[in-house]
Amino acid sequence: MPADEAWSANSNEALQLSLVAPSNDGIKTLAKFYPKFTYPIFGNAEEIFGYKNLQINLRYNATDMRPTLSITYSKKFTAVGETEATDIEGILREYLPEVAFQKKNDFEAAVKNVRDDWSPPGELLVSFNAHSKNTTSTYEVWKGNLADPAVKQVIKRIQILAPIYIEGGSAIPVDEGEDDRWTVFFLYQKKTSTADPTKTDYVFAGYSTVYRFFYFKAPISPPATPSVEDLDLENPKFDLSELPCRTRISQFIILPPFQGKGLGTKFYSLIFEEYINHPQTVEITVEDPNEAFDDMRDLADLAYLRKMPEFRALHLNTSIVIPKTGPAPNDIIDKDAYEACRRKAKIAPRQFARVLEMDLMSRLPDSVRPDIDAEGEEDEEEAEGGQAASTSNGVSDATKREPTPEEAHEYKLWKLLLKKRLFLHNKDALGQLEKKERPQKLNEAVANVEFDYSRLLLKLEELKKRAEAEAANGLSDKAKGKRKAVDEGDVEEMGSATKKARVEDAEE
Ligand SMILES: CC(=O)SCCNC(=O)CCNC(=O)[C@H](O)C(C)(C)COP(=O)(O)OP(=O)(O)OC[C@H]1O[C@@H](n2cnc3c(N)ncnc32)[C@H](O)[C@@H]1OP(=O)(O)O
Repeated sequence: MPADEAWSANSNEALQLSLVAPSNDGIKTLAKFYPKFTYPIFGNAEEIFGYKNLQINLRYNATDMRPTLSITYSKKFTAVGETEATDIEGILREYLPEVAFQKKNDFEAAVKNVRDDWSPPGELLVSFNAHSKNTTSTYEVWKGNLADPAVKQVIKRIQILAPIYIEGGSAIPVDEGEDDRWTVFFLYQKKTSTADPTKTDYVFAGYSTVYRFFYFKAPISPPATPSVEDLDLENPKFDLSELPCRTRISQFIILPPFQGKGLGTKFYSLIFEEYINHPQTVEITVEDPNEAFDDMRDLADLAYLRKMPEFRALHLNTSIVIPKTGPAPNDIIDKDAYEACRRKAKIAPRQFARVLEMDLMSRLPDSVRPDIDAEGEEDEEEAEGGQAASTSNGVSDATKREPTPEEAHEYKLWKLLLKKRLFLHNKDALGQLEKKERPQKLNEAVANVEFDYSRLLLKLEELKKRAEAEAANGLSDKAKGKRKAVDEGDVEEMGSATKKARVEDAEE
């Protein structure tokens, strides 16, 4: 082993996070977990030099997320010239608040002394039950504003979670004059205290930050020279938060011990619902969603939209004759009905188009509908160059019956709708290709999207079945009355998967 390797530790393994709570005999650990990546903190190699048996423990009080840092090792490298051990504490000071560096005893005293009536910051938005592995747990979503000192304190304590769990994630700006434009949602598990069964314990499970942009709509014909009155607010005490806005989900994290239980989906749906009911919000968008988030959101949005009669009424206009040459028709879907539904759903244009395409694809006749089997495998014969029915998309079943001309026409229309959007979305990239290469690239993109939609629709079916099985086992959600989508959504709420084919760039 090279000498410097013996002194190097993998920072993803050396840094351990945990949630702790008071117990009858001191402090107990509720859960331990590791970062997804640490390169934003310790550098691209994700290595820490200069220690043997290094352990960096970042313990959080599970209620108020007060952190404490402890760094232990059996040996530290003695500096030789400019080569010295990494200054771990110095590096982490950039990401953690001062309180994390206080003495262990102070932390433990603080954990034990949290008020009996402590509750998460902000106001309670909703409480719901979630089922996993035959157990039912209660969760609460709390909503607050970053300008509230209690909300701000928790945010400052957990800012390190963004760079270690979100690719390219960073802390949100705090105390920079914009605090009131940030809304924070906290997800907490609520359970009976083991130390004292008459009390309730809260355990932090995740959070999301949401930013409010002013929604600027250029006037149709602005005055050539604005008068002074045009520039003055009529009422200087006018509340800016009353202006129309675009609401953007910025950070969204479910802590690892709580992942894969459907909580992300539920939390997202609750936040979404909150802004559907927020009159000032014109559109709900997401900042740089990753693939896992995209999947979760696609399926949650689809479940939500399928409950809207206006969405269900949107359909392919099969009476259209597809021209042999020239641009694709503009009215494959009724444009006015489409836009009215999109605006009502407050979903950004590209996301709405994708979810609608997915739904329309699920409505195609069996003979032409692209699909994959439960293992996500494309048909073998097809993969080897065989032709299945008339779909030729790489995901269809070779055993499908021959489509009727009407069915083939419907599928062609659906593909045209998709192609048109992909063409506009990828116009610049396509423009850089030779003209003759463009149709092939576009067809490849269509096949990839078909595969992706098939995968998501299959996942939706699996989640429905799982929820139905749970309901049949008598574990259906009992948290009635708070929010319809949560109660009904158990059947339709769903989760994420690793994307196999993402052909389009993120737009938001
Ligand atoms: C805007 C942004 O911040 S983008 C960045 C998003 N955040 C991150 O990537 C941070 C790290 N990751 C996370 O925080 C989480 O993993 C998230 C937010 C991506 C997803 O949250 P989760 O709570 O794990 O989502 P959820 O449980 O709803 O779905 C995940 C999986 O659980 C499965 N699942 C869904 N419901 C249930 C259920 N009731 N029981 C068991 N499993 C379920 C889903 O099928 C999915 O499985 P898959 O991975 O095989 O597709």
